[in-house]
Parts: sequence; C-alpha cells; structure tokens
Amino acid sequence: MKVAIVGATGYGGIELIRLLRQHRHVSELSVFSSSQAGTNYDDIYPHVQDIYQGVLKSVDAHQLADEYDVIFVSAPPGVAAELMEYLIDGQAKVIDLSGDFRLLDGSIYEDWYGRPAAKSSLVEKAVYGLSEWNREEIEKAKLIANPGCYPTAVLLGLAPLANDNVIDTSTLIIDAKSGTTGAGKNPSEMTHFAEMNDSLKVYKVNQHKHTPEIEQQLEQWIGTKEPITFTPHLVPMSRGIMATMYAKVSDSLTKTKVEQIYRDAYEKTPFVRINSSRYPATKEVYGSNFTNISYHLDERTGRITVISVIDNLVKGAAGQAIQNMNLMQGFEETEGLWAMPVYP
Ligand SMILES: NC(=O)C1=CN([C@@H]2O[C@H](COP(=O)(O)OP(=O)(O)OC[C@H]3O[C@@H](n4cnc5c(N)ncnc54)[C@H](OP(=O)(O)O)[C@@H]3O)[C@@H](O)[C@H]2O)C=CC1
Ligand SMILES: CC(=O)N[C@@H](CCC(=O)OP(=O)(O)O)C(=O)O
Repeated sequence: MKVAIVGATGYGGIELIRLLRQHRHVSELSVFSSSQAGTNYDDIYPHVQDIYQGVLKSVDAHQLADEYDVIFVSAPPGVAAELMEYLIDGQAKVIDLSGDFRLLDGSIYEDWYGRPAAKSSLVEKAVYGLSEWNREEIEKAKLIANPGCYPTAVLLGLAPLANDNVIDTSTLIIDAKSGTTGAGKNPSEMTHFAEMNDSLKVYKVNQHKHTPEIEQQLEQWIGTKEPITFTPHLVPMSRGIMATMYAKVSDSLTKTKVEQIYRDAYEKTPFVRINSSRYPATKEVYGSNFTNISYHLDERTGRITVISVIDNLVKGAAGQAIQNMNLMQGFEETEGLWAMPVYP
C-alpha cells in the first residue's frame, strides 16, 4: 500500500513515520512539504539516518489524489480543507489530523477557529475518527476527521458514562494538562524553554477550540446539548496529556455499577486500559497508542472523578490516525501500533 504524509516535517508527521515504517502493509511511504521540497528527510531529522531515506516532495493535490492509497494530512488548520476539494474525487482515502472536518456546524468552526470553515459538502462526508466508539462508520469512510488530542483523552474517559446516561453533563468540569509537543514544532513565547520550564501554565480558559468538539460528541451520545467547562494547562514535559473530569452522577449509581460500565465498554478494545484502584500517569503511555483510565465515584458528594492519560502525539494524533487507517483498510487494528510504552 502506498502512503503519503502531507506536513511530514512537523511533529505529527515524524510520529507517523516512526510508526508507519514498521507497518507490515505499507510498501511505500512518501513525505510532502510546502516549504522544503527536495530536502532529504534525514537532514531535517538526523535521528532517522539510515532508517528512513525519503526526500521531501512538493504538495501537488492532483498527484496525491491519483498515486496513493492513503494520505495523512498533518498540517495547520485550513490545509486539508483546501486539499480535500481535489482529493475527494481521487482514489486515496484521507485522514486529516487537523480540526478542519471535526465540527459539523461551519459557524461553530468559524467562531472557535477564527477562520473560514471547510465546505459543508466535504464536512458531511467526514467521519469522526474516535476509533473505539465509531468503528463501523470508520470502516466505511473515505475521509476521517481525526479527533483532537484533548478530546481523545476526554471522550474516551467519559464515553462509558455518557453512553449509559449516568452523568449530568451540565455539571461537567474538565481540567486537562498537556506537554509542549501539543503545540507543534514551531517555538513560541508560550513554549519557549525559559517560559515553560519549572512552571505550570493555564491557557485559553473557556476559549479553547476543543470545547465545541467535546460538546458535539457528548450531545451525540446523550441526546442533549450542554455547554461544558474545559480548562487546558501546559506542563513542562514534551509528551503526554492528563484529563481529569468531574461530574454529578445519577443518585442510583454505585461503585459496582461504575466498574461494570467501564468493563463492558472496554473489554474488547486493545488500546484502552482501565483500572479503578490506581491513578494513571502520562509516563505509563509514553510513546504508545494506549489510553489509561481510572474512575472514582465519591458517594459523599455524588460526583465522579475520571482520569484519562494519553500520549498526545500517538493516541492523540498519529497513533489514532493509523488505528483508523487499519480499520478503514480492514487490517488488524493493532498493526504497527502494538508496542510497549517507553519507560522510564
Ligand atoms: N501536536 C499534537 O499533539 C497534535 C496535533 N494535531 C494537529 O495536527 C496538525 C499537525 O500538528 P503538528 O505536527 O503538531 O504541527 P507542526 O507545526 O509541528 O507541523 C505542521 C506541518 O505542517 C506543514 N505545513 C505548514 N503549512 C502547510 C501548507 N500550507 N501545506 C502543507 N503543509 C503545510 C509544515 O511543514 P512544511 O513547511 O514542511 O510543509 C509543518 O511542519 C495540526 O493541525 C495540529 O493541530 C492534532 C492532534 C495532536
Ligand atoms: C499544548 C498545546 O498548545 N496544545 C494545542 C493542541 C492543539 C491541537 O492538537 O489542535 P487540533 O485541534 O488542531 O488538533 C492547543 O492547545 O492548541
């Protein structure tokens, strides 16, 4: 199978290469760049020397549409929306790692992203790629809107409770922390070492673009739309997200029932690991496609605390994108991804 990566010089791109190199069904892996075509890939990332020998090609939508079986677009917002106008009629299946096709309502996209939305005819064709919860649609999809990193951690943690309708989403508060690779390769004042090291920062309070993405999915599960409170933080580490969620639960919910809800939801999902007797840490999933989740019902307050950790670049980006490719192509779901986290 021939695979192309647009945005290959970014952090999502290099993570795709690390994982796809070992994928048994990928025979050709081509890398594309809008700014460095003609450059050897290992001149940009010396750690791939003698392992991956690609040369960056310029981005040509027509060539991409005709020559590849699967195209990953791992570029800033707006790039995939534009490319997709050509790719939609080509043979390739497309997996977009940006938020361009995640929000069904274009006006909501424009409010939160501050830029024009993709054509609604394209958004309608996209399937939201939360692998564990949208499997049947993903298998039939031509275009995948790969979920955002925070929404992946949050939604995997909340999905069992939301689908069983045992939480009151009007009381939901989400507190999430991310490593700095979540902001991509380009340095900024926010991620500059001296600004970020030895510090814990909160940002975009009530303004983060992942808020409507989480709300949209919860609405689909629960049936009613509730605004949520979502507060992201930047932590001085390179990879990892921890999302901690708090909500009121139904009066009748017991610890035994919560345990059963999570076990039923995740007994057959290879990449979600649940455990209510210890707290997850980002190090337990570092460099892997796993999500570790714990859940703690407080009978005293009538609230539940759910904690979910992922590696933002793997399950939050490249790993889930490959998991979705596996589902779309009918491969083993774990192909190319079944590796132990890097520890310590
Ligand atoms: N980092 C993360 O944890 C996650 C990121 N995402 C999303 O995935 C996407 C990629 O993120 P990330 O890799 O971190 O970002 P980076 O900034 O690290 O990389 C983005 C890449 O996009 C390429 N690019 C820029 N402009 C264009 C263009 N006009 N056409 C084609 N390619 C372009 C650039 O490469 P070049 O100049 O060589 O073309 C750049 O290397 C973003 O939309 C991001 O929001 C999603 C989930 C998690
Ligand atoms: C730490 C950090 O800055 N994280 C990024 C995550 C962005 C991301 O993944 O955005 P997409 O929706 O395009 O996937 C942020 O908060 O904007």
